[in-house]
Amino acid sequence: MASVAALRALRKRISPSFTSRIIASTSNSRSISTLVLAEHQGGAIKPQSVSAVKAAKSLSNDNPISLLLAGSGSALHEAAANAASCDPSVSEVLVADSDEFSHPLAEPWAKLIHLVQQKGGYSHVITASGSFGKNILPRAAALLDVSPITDVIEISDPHLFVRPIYAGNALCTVRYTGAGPCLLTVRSTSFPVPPILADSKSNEAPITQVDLSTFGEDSVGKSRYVKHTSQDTERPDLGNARVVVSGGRALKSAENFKMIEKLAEKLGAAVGATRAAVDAGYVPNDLQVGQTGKIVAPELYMAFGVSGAIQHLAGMRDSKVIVAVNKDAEAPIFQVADYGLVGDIFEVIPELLEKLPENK
Ligand SMILES: Cc1cc2nc3c(=O)[nH]c(=O)nc-3n(C[C@H](O)[C@H](O)[C@H](O)COP(=O)(O)OP(=O)(O)OC[C@H]3O[C@@H](n4cnc5c(N)ncnc54)[C@H](O)[C@@H]3O)c2cc1C
Repeated sequence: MASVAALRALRKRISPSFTSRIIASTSNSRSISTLVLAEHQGGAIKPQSVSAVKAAKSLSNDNPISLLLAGSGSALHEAAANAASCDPSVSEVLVADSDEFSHPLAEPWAKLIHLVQQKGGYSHVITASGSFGKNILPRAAALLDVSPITDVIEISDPHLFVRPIYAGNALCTVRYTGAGPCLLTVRSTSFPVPPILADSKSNEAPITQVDLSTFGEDSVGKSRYVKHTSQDTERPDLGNARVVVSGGRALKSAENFKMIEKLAEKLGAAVGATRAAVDAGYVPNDLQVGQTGKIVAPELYMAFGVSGAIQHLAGMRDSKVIVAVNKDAEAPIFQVADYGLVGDIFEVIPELLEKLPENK
């Protein structure tokens, strides 16, 4: 069984020959200033937005970073206070308080980025590469008439970025040659940050209200907020969990998938799934890991009855330790697994549930 280290070494060997370079004569001497579009929930900035700040820091040593938060009500202002001390390199927090931003509809948010970028003249606009950022940033890029660069995993210089292509099998180095601001979505797994300490009060950045007097009322466009449904769960967020327990088609039913959920509960882990499991209706699609799902890189990724299709690996191959259980010794998941067990999940999972202590 190939170890994950061997696979990563292989990827490193393969990547340079696949690396495509789009080079043009652009000077890097333009002054750098960055606007980070932040997500917030429950009065706090989300960890993936702190990762976006970390990415912004790697653009240049001399880079004023403005964090933009939008929403309405007291939770927004709590989040702004939290954001002001999330990282000493944040120089200001901009707050856009309006009912227009009560829900993450892409049109008004894209328009907000356009407005704030035009006022502040930022050279870069960064947000985390999740469904929120990927929905909004390309529209903001269209309004600004620039081309966004998505899924950045490495920043070599202010205009040179690395991003995965072909489901993570090759890395593409992109030089940004546009005249306007450079808009990036960054993978938070590539810019990890320690958890924010609740009492961290060091270096509080000033908080400024965004002037929305010129914002207009026609910003909602063609989409309309209908409702928000989410799993009512105490489990950690899949994108940021330390441990992820994933199940595949082999679980056979939503009822059986509860074994995965029980195991996750015992381990204090998030639940993940393959697209096959999602398509079969065992779990909702926000649990899908992979190329068209979430990208995760936890300390421990446990895959039960997952074949290891390339599109699934694209979402979890950077996990620190990968454990796989599959009854087929030839399953591709074993090529990336650090620990593999050839066995039947309907025997292995109940045994694990029995032997693991509660609430580990
Ligand atoms: C454009 C595109 C995007 C895609 N994006 C994603 C994505 O984001 N995420 C994703 O996951 N997939 C994605 N897919 C689908 C992907 O190609 C695979 O079809 C999918 O990952 C397979 O899921 P699976 O491993 O659960 O199922 P299968 O491939 O059917 O594998 C099931 C595995 O379970 C094992 N097994 C069966 N019974 C048992 C048992 N009792 N005990 C132990 N092992 C058992 C089998 O040996 C097998 O290896 C995408 C495909 C396309 C074309």
